[in-house]
Amino acid sequence: MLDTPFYIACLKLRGRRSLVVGGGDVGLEKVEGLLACDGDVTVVAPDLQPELRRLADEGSIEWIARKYEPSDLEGTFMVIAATNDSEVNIGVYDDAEKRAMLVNVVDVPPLCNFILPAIVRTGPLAIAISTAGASPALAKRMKHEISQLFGEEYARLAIILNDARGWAKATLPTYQDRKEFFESIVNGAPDPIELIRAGDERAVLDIVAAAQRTHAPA
Ligand SMILES: C[C@@]1(CC(=O)O)C2=NC(=C\c3[nH]c(c(CCC(=O)O)c3CC(=O)O)Cc3[nH]c(c(CC(=O)O)c3CCC(=O)O)/C=C3\N/C(=C\2)[C@@H](CCC(=O)O)[C@]3(C)CC(=O)O)/[C@H]1CCC(=O)O
Ligand SMILES: NC(=O)c1ccc[n+]([C@@H]2O[C@H](COP(=O)([O-])OP(=O)(O)OC[C@H]3O[C@@H](n4cnc5c(N)ncnc54)[C@H](O)[C@@H]3O)[C@@H](O)[C@H]2O)c1
Repeated sequence: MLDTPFYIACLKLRGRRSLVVGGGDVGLEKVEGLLACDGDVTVVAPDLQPELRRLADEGSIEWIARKYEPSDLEGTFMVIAATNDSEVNIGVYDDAEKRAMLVNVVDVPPLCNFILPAIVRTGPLAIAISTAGASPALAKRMKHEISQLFGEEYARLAIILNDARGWAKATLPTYQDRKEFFESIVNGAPDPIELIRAGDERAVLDIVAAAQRTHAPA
């Protein structure tokens, strides 16, 4: 797969149906990842492991209690296959490809039109690490190292800057003006990340207010 240049995107799952085929531990792991992004999750499997059964009982997921059928893909945005039956996994991949749908068969790269990266998530920040399948173990190690580098302070700064986006769009007339405004804060001195790390978020808000005064049209 090293010759495959993957296009990295951030998918919006809320309000969209995602299907997981297979109700074992691997299915659970995939369901948890989809629920964390507010997906509408359906699992099709004759049986569910206990935690999946609990999620179905409490209504967090829909359970179709039988073997997979191609019609399960109707109205579905994405399918992840996690069964212990290769024939079934191949069938899911073929059916999904016919529909030009997103499909991932767990740990079977030739049966994926998207693969899952390791993710460092803090508030609105998500850093994805992919090795194009070369080494998931290495992606996992990098995830731990990157999480040490980019912690809570970056998430806080992202939220503070997001709060200023409405003002910038309403007040600063051009893309260039808005770019200069945001970059003056992000890359300015004093360093807003250092200030948040030192517990002085107030100073960052002051920097934003000062930049608003400097950049606003006369
Ligand atoms: C990142 C992560 C995300 C996730 O799964 O959500 C993920 N695998 C994770 C863990 C992991 N997977 C494996 C190990 C054992 C050590 C090792 O093999 O390195 C570990 C480590 C562990 O379990 O601790 C085995 C494995 N995985 C694949 C194969 C097939 C092959 O090599 O042919 C085999 C061999 C199976 C065998 O030997 O039988 C294939 C894929 N696994 C991918 C993703 C995609 C490529 C990601 C990339 O671009 O690097 C891809 C291509 C398709 C896909 O599944 O999407 C998640 C990290 C969780 C975290 O974040 O902590
Ligand atoms: N458990 C792990 O840590 C692990 C790690 C890497 C790879 N795998 C592989 O991933 C696969 C899934 O692992 P698991 O531990 O979740 O397996 P599992 O055996 O616990 O679960 C498999 C699930 O697939 C369902 N299934 C079988 N045929 C089906 C069909 N026709 N339609 C719908 N559902 C069907 C079963 O009912 C069951 O719920 C296995 O092939 C396993 O070898 C597992």
